[in-house]
Amino acid sequence: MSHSGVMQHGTREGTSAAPRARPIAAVLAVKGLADAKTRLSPVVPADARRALVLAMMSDTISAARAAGVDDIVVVTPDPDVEDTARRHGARVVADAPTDAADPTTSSLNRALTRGIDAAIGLRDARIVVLQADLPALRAQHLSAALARADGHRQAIVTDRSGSGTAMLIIGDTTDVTPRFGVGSAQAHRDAGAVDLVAETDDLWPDLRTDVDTVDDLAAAMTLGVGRATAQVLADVGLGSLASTPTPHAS
Ligand SMILES: Nc1nc2c(ncn2[C@@H]2O[C@H](COP(=O)(O)OP(=O)(O)OP(=O)(O)O)[C@@H](O)[C@H]2O)c(=O)[nH]1
Ligand SMILES: C=C(OP(=O)(O)O)C(=O)O
Repeated sequence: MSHSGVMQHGTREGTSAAPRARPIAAVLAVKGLADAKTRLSPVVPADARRALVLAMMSDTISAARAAGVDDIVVVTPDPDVEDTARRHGARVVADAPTDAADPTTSSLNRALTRGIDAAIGLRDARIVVLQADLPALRAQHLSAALARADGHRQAIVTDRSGSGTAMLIIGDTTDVTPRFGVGSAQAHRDAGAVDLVAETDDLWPDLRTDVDTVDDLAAAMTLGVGRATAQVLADVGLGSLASTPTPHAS
């Protein structure tokens, strides 16, 4: 981490791409920017929220790349998200048309299912469904989580509240159903996913800090966010949301 608290993904933090037996594909979903991150509206104005969503996705993708993820699929209905994702070398899949909607499945899970279907095209890949708003994600921690999930049919990393899911790692692609939404950690455990946080009490806070609320944003800034996110926050004068960033041990 630099003295400014901005992480140098894949540089000083190192690229942690250990050789793996199976390729890994990451799937991220980002909804239309006009409706994004409304819970941040008390501190981030609308235009900056759009830029922040793009920046957090960029930092998440950069960390995933530096962790050695082989293929990245972004599912979105939004042309600006699509442009940014493509610039980062991701493949882009459109959300399901609304007239094809299955009313029993949320639009997020429908979008993720389309991304997972696209990712399965990579031969024998494991799949990690990543929240797209993990701006403090560190490559070596993601790599370690993927290694720890190896051999499990499904595994999850819960979010910092413990009730949501920051990432779902699918090892056995005969069951690829995503169960994101309120209470998703329990839904994933009920479906047989191993909870990696429950197995390890010191599990990597950056993996768990998806940013939905102002509190989450402050927590991510304290951990140290990636370059793109730091730039947007600096542009809107939000550096003071967090206390002095504290580098944590790798
Ligand atoms: N592609 C796609 N992504 C979605 C959809 N719904 C939610 N997401 C993404 O899933 C994540 C969680 O979504 P939400 O909590 O509903 O929305 P948010 O933008 O994070 O925040 P709020 O507006 O504050 O609720 C975000 O990364 C969203 O962009 C969807 O229908 N399609
Ligand atoms: C969708 C989820 O999270 P959030 O809406 O909080 O981003 C989840 O944790 O399953």
